[in-house]
Amino acid sequence: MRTAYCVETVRAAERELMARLPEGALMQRAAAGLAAVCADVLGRVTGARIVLLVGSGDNGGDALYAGARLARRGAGVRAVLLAPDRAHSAGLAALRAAGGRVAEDPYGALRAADLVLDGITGIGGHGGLRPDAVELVRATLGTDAVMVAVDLPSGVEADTGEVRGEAVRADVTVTFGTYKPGLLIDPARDYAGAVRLVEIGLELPPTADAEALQYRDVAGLLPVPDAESDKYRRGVVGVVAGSARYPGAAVLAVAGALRGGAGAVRYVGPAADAVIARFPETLVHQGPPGKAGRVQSWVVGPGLGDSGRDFLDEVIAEDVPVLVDADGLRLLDAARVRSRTAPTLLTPHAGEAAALLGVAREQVEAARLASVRALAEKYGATVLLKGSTTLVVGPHPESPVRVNPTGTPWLATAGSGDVLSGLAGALLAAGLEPLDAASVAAYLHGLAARHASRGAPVIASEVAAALPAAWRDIRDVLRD
Ligand SMILES: NC(=O)C1=CN([C@@H]2O[C@H](COP(=O)(O)OP(=O)(O)OC[C@H]3O[C@@H](n4cnc5c(N)ncnc54)[C@H](O)[C@@H]3O)[C@@H](O)[C@H]2O)[C@@H](O)CC1
Ligand SMILES: [K+]
Repeated sequence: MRTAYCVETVRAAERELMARLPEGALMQRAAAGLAAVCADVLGRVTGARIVLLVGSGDNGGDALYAGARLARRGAGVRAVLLAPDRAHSAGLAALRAAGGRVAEDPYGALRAADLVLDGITGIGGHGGLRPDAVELVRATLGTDAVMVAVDLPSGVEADTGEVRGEAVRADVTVTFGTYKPGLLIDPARDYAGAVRLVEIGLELPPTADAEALQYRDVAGLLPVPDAESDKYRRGVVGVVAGSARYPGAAVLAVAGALRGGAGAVRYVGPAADAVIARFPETLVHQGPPGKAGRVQSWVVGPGLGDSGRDFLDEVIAEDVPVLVDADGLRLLDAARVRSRTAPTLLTPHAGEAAALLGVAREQVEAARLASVRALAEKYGATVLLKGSTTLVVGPHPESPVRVNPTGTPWLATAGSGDVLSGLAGALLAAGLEPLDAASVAAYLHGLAARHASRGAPVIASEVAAALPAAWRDIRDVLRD
């Protein structure tokens, strides 16, 4: 599991560690790791032209000490001090002692730089870059310089991934002690480039603020049948989806559920002919969901249209996990969801989330973490917010946010959400907790899309068809 912690927790762990170490030792660890990554990026340090953008806090201190290390190895290092009277004085002295200098012509130095170290702000920064910093950062655009952010790209919000105003666009971010949520969550994640973690010995609490499943975690969560399994042990999924207008949504949701390892899929709705034609293994039912036979989870909503309200109400009243997507979300009553005893999983994209929260879509996209938490609280449900980084949170305020690392922009295609809902429904039916079912589904879905796409456009039915390949990929790690 890749874990990220909020600033408050990082600061507490730093204080605790600093109390046990000689003064400045922690910053030296950070600077040593930072300098090593810079050397790696540069290939050859001797003769390299390095510019440090130095803010008024310890983030600038890290940059100065790393600059000193690189200067000792033969790099030409120039520091641009954003607030000369408040720059880290010991760091500046170290830089000077190593042969580095304060830049007399900052813009000239930036134009000639091979590498720029962004030490303007780290976890102490708020509210985007200030105008003087914006101007400097802009001067690096259009040059060949590699931008390496210290701890975080300056200007992004560490705890939320929001970007209020301008921020540094880094090629590499060297972060200390732990990832910060903003390095996993868009839009900030997109500013960070490749992230390198430098261990500095922080002791952090067992529960992270944000986490991203890795191959091995997903492998451990995937339900795999054993010799005793029957269809009910594997999980039977009920799918209420599709309409005369959107029969394809039903087909795709069923495809996701079947490829998600369901023991059986029951389909209820007006698109039974289309579903059977594509997947003869589906158990179709004409009547209401309550009469469809035993299921261990329901998926309701994809392509349902407005006429599905009765079916939705019936499903919501069932005492099994229910996933609500697409049209189902529009028809959903928050109080009824809150009163359910079995888990509910909602899977909106940003537009649907915005409608449920009564805000503009842009607001959801700019504040994805706050939005997904607000929805989870409003509905007392687990919520998966689809998008550039898919986020999942449980209904409890202290639930960590799961960030899906496998997404690809090729997934932004009609019907891919229907596949995801069927897939997550199958994992719910197999007995996974909603947070796991949703985050494993997002992981597999992203991986399947990458398999199917390989850099070219992909359609939703191909994503479903590529799920077994993604599944095999993940199970392969258990053989290592
Ligand atoms: N505390 C520690 O033990 C360690 C801290 N480390 C470094 O220290 C950083 C945190 O240092 P600080 O707490 O001093 O905070 P920062 O250096 O991140 O930023 C705080 C300073 O930036 C200014 N500032 C805030 N927002 C700004 C904005 N939008 N534009 C321009 N200036 C702005 C503030 O006035 C303040 O002076 C970490 O990110 C990390 O880089 C590392 O050296 C590891 C050890
Ligand atoms: K920074």
